[in-house]
Amino acid sequence: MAEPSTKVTPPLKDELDIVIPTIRTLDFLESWRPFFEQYHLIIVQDGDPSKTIEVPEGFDYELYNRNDINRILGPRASCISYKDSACRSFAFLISKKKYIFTIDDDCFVAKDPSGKDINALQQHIENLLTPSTPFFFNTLYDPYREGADFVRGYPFSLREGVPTAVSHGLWLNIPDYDAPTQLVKPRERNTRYVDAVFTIPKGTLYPMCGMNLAFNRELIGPAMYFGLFGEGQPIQRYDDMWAGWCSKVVCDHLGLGVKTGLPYLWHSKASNPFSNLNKEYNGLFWQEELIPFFQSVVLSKESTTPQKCYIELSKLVKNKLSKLDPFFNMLADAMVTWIEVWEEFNPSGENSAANP
Ligand SMILES: O=c1ccn([C@@H]2O[C@H](COP(=O)(O)OP(=O)(O)O[C@H]3O[C@@H](CO)[C@H](O)[C@H]3O)[C@@H](O)[C@H]2O)c(=O)[nH]1
Ligand SMILES: [Mn+2]
Repeated sequence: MAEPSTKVTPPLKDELDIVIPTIRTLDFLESWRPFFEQYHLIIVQDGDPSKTIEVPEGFDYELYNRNDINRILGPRASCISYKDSACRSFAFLISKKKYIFTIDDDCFVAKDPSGKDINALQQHIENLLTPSTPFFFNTLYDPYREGADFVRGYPFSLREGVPTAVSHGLWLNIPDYDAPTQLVKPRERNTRYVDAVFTIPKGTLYPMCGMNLAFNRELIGPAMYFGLFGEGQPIQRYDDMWAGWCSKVVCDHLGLGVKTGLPYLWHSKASNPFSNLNKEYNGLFWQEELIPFFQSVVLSKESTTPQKCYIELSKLVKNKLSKLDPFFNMLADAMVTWIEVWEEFNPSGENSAANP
């Protein structure tokens, strides 16, 4: 008789896809094997499609290169970035699962202060399955964690919280700094492990990093488009930032929560600060215009789904940001194309926020 499996079925095993954009190698997966090998991976191979990317044995995966994206999306593949981590949007689009965890290929398992390996995926799942508190700040941080609760003075009418749409994890070792900061502080390493999970308050934007990120596709998937920031664009490496600003405005409008803090992972590779400066250059001063724009956005009450919010947002981008640079005109169009393909691959009749 077969030995009973000693493996414990991880939570959401059949409801979550792990998305990895890569233009390098997938050797990092060995570090995650105990935590990932029971989940389905969607790997988006960026760069030269004729290159063969080796996937370590034992993982259940789909792998798509640029030829696949072009074949599957046809002319609308134009909305998927080339030569930027934003290519991961393709996996968000075609996944059939309720949850996504996306991780970069230079991220490894970190250890907590006790020396124990951190199961980042498990912590993201906990973050997503427990409510958020965007309307009133709890000073003891996440009240739903073991050993914490709402503090005195916290309104009972708000203690039920709201559904969590996004879980934003952090990084030990190489922090996600922009190029100027990387250049000024080339040897700085993040060694500080803060044992906390926060809800980002309603009305507050944040710099979302795509390195260690999870979200509920049904609640916010349509607004998690990483935009068009790859080769040939006047701005790169703002893909995750763009998705973070758009999705936070939509979450605030729909009454959904965004959490940041635990889990940590170990970020090992600092990308080249000089090429990053070149890629980020326009973003460094455009963001001084973009952030006030997103802070001023008020979506209409008719926008009751993330798709409708995103279309309304794309019109505001076209009307208000095109004067900053014609790039935003094209980005607004790409946002519309994204929703078109999203609707095609995720008809609103099934598993969508339109039908919670
Ligand atoms: O053209 C490309 C470049 C990169 N990738 C893959 O994307 C991720 C992140 O790349 P990298 O580790 O080089 O970038 P970082 O500066 O460390 O990461 C921050 O910048 C964001 C990229 O815009 C990233 O999300 C942030 O964490 C890796 O998996 C690369 O293989 C790519 O697919 N195509
Ligand atoms: Mn990296």
